[in-house]
Amino acid sequence: MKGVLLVNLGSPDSTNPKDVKKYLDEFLMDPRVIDVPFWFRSFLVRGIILNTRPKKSAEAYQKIWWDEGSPLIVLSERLQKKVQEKTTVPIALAMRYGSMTLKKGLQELVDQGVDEVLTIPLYPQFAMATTETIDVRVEELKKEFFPQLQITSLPAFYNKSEYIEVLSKSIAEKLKNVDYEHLLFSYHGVPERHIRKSDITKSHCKIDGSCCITDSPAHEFCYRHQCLKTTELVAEKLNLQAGTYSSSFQSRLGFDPWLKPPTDRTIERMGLNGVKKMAIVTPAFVSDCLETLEEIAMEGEEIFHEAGGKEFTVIPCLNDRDDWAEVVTGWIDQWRIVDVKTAIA
Ligand SMILES: C=CC1=C(C)c2cc3[nH]c(cc4nc(cc5[nH]c(cc1n2)c(C)c5CCC(=O)O)C(CCC(=O)O)=C4C)c(C)c3C=C
Ligand SMILES: [Fe+2]
Ligand SMILES: [Fe+2]
Repeated sequence: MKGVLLVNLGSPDSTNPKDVKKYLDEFLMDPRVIDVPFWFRSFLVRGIILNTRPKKSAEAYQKIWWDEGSPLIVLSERLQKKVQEKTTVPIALAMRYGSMTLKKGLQELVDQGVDEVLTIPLYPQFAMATTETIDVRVEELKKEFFPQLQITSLPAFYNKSEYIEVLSKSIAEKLKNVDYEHLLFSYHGVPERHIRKSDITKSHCKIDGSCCITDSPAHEFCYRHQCLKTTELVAEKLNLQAGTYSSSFQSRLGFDPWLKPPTDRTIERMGLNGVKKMAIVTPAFVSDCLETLEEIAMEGEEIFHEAGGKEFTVIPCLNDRDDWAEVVTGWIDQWRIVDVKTAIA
């Protein structure tokens, strides 16, 4: 029997700094997130970052936490429920970090009699720190605990027309009655080094003005290309005029060069340059989370106002929108049917 595992990033168990520290330790000690040798990662994470960050992050989580729990988890659960209502295939949900482990998610499916799993990383664009770390961990778990399972992973869906359609619709709906001068597409940032590491050609990604718009097999795994392409496809769909939209990268951590331009500086520049009304969308996130609800909707708005801006409109993530749940169900059905056909043949 077939089953599906939806996978998102995860959150701490609570906003208590102790829980936040435990979660950040697991997250930041992942060699695909902070990709330096173990001794140096331990020194950076356990010797430096975890001394101060948990308190600061816990305060940020406190500002966005819901009665039901972490918005990212609650919204992912709502999506799971909606998709489950639309299909007979068992749908489980797991997180890459935290208590809702991938192992528990796979076990839940196995307990229902599943022997063929489709994992769906809830990230539109591929990144070493997101899709790849899920795929690698699932493979490790299969080897160790679930050798009988046949597992396939859904690739990044940034350029799938049905995804671009719902993302564009969600933007259009929010901006229907909103006057804005500039629409900023803010993606989670990654260190530039991650882009070079994922370059399968080993020579294409220069992270300059042209590599991401020059066709290359490297783009199958190039986060920067996939982000810029998402913006381009949405802009085409919504008929946005050049100069009225742009892309930026948020949430920088550490001192390495990260993808540019940074969202915070971009928002500030908009305000200083006289933009009074801006809108912002965060397509690297399928569910609203700390990075959208606090860093963008709270901090971003404050930066814009301080720089002279007036109206700051934040477009919600796809979350558990009905049309988004339909799209996910469609992908599950395609996977199910293709194999049914093979079985018949
Ligand atoms: C080196 C550090 C980090 C990389 C690389 C990174 C990539 C990355 N992250 C997301 C999605 C999310 N990140 C979230 C929180 C978060 N991210 C980092 C660091 C890196 N992320 C930290 C330290 C944190 C914790 C919060 C903080 O202290 O600032 C979240 C939100 C989780 C939540 O509970 O709401 C998401 C989602 C992507 C998509 C990505 C690469 C493309
Ligand atoms: Fe992150
Ligand atoms: Fe590129």
